[in-house]
Amino acid sequence: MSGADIREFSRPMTGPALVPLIDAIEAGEKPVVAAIEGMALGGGLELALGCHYRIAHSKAQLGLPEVTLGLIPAAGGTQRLPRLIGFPAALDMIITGRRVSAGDALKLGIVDQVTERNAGEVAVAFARSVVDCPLVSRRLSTWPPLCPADLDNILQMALARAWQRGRGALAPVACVQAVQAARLPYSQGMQQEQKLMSMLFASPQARALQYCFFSQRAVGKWSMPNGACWDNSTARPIRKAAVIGLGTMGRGIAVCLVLAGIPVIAMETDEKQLEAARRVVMALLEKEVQKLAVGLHLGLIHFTLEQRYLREVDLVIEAVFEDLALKKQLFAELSSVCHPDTLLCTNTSQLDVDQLATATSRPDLVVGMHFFAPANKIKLLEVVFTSRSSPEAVATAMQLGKWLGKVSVAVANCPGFVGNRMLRPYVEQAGFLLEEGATPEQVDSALEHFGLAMGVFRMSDLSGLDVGWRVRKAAGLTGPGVPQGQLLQTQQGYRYSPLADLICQKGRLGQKTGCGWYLYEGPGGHMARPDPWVHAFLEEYRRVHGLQPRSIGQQEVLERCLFALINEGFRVLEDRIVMDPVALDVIYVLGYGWPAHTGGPMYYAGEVGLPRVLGRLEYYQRVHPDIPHLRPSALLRQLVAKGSPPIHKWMWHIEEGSSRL
Ligand SMILES: CCCCCCCCCCCCC[C@H](O)CC(=O)SCCNC(=O)CCNC(=O)[C@H](O)C(C)(C)COP(=O)(O)OP(=O)(O)OC[C@H]1O[C@@H](n2cnc3c(N)ncnc32)[C@H](O)[C@@H]1OP(=O)(O)O
Repeated sequence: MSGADIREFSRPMTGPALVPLIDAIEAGEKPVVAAIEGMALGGGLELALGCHYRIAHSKAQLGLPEVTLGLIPAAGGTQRLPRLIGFPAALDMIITGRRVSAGDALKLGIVDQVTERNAGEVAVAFARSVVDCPLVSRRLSTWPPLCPADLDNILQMALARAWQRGRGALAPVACVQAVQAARLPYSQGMQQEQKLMSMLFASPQARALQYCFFSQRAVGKWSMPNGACWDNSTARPIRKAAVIGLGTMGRGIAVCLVLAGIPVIAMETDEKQLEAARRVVMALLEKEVQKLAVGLHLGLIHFTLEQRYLREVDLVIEAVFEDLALKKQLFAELSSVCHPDTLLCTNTSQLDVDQLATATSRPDLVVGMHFFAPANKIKLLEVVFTSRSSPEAVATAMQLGKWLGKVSVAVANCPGFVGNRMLRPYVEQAGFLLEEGATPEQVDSALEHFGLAMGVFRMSDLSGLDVGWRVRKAAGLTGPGVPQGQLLQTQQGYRYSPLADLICQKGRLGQKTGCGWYLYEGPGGHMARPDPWVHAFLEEYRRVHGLQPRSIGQQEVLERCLFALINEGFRVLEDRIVMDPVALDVIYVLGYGWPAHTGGPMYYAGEVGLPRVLGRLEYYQRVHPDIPHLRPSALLRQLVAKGSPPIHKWMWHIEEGSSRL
């Protein structure tokens, strides 16, 4: 039971109400034993908590994930669970929405028995054995709350955690408030649970989170402009894979594959690098084995310097240095080394996948598999198809992503694909805001207050400032021989801020060098502190360029950065890089820390109102005519002209033939 039917939340509910049903089961005189196989989630677990006993199959999973939908468990879950397992454990499960295994549920006291056999049969036998036992002590709602002496403190800490984790989300806080009410007699606690649920149920945040739930499933139903889609394309089995290049990304990808039970050839060209990678990968895997308490076959991974092992793999993921010539050479070599049917995938984050495909003997079997760092943690995978990728290759990469526990989004090849393409105007605006008078911490604080996991400058410091520097050099925007502009810098006819290049030239590459836009404890440090050097540097820069600093409010930071990103999202749609705006929202929520309770950038634009987004972009474009990314996209204009239709109708308004594919 995966709980209430989420689709029913946006239409009139039918059938018996769950709360009286569960109360009636619990109050009954006949013992009721819940047999749990597969999932008992949300209302499913709440129903089980209303039963007198619970037997779970060893592979079952239990949880109250309502918080991820912007809700609280509202069929007694917030009242029965703390009575059963105590406040701290119940708070943890309800605020995080995490699932627990049957084994952990037994340890926590949620279930009475775990079985390897058919849970239904075991439950029937169990019911027979308890048929004469009194039920009075089995009704959780009648149990007095297990209030430890330091309960106030526990609740306060949970509230603080809910605020911090939620980044503006209401549901985690409401979860704590509902659990807090379990101190009261059951009927009063239930009143509080219902009150909080009613408040959340109709909230925009719950709607946005439920949109995210369905979007993350909808992107699995991918399609390509040539008509190939999830429904008519068959994925190949991947019996063995190879990862080439064991830097940070390659190591993370290798860990993902092993955790999914896929044998891996992990290849490097340098002995020292290979040994360093072996140490890190094995340590990561051993940590996972301990955490998951599962038997993982660590022999699934074979580290090597020799290409001959690549003959036996079904798929290669290349994760070498971001250099087009190097990657092309590698792809040409792979064509002759690997079996002719082997899929060749690249983890490039911005190089042209079509160009890589032409370097091989099998362009139809080349796709991008763009993982996000840390690859073993971030749930997003961009699967990049070229004009020549076969449906089978796309289906295989999409299926592999799912097998690795990722949400895979199929996107067409274009510079930066989707995520990094939309990021560029966002980062660019942040740089202009510094020129105009803001500090990195002012910009970041506005963005983090909005709910982003990390502001733009903290994020850049984490990724390494040299990454973007290399891209800008390759694009001819900076570097030796590129003419420097005057006053405000201009490159290729448009406004260009060289601030990030200047910072890099000083050797400030972010966390890894101990300083970037912020100052850290030392190289590799994580604690960002505002840096007086950066402030002085910005002041001097403005002075030299004759820029009068002005005070920049939170609203301007958000509108300039977020609306520029959204505007590029509309251009991505116009170019039909993806089939649907939900793909952009999934990419941003899962890959870039965009707050899920706003639905994602495109959904958020709809909530703010497309006329407002358009109006503000027009305003900023008038003020900054030299910034093309502030020029509203044709699609945005068209949608507003058509009366701002809902997001699922946006694609209807794209003119045929606008695709660049
Ligand atoms: C103003 C008036 C106020 C009135 C107040 C109203 C009070 C109402 C009282 C209600 C009582 C509350 C009851 C309870 O507390 C609330 C809930 O239970 S909320 C639901 C909680 N459950 C979940 O969040 C589970 C969600 N599902 C999952 O996590 C996963 O789907 C899964 C179950 C782990 C399975 O995962 P997979 O095997 O990977 O499969 P998919 O995820 O791809 O799913 C397959 C398919 O099923 C659809 N689906 C799954 N769960 C639900 C669901 N709960 N409701 C609807 N649909 C569901 C999913 O979308 C997929 O569909 P497809 O994409 O294939 O069409």
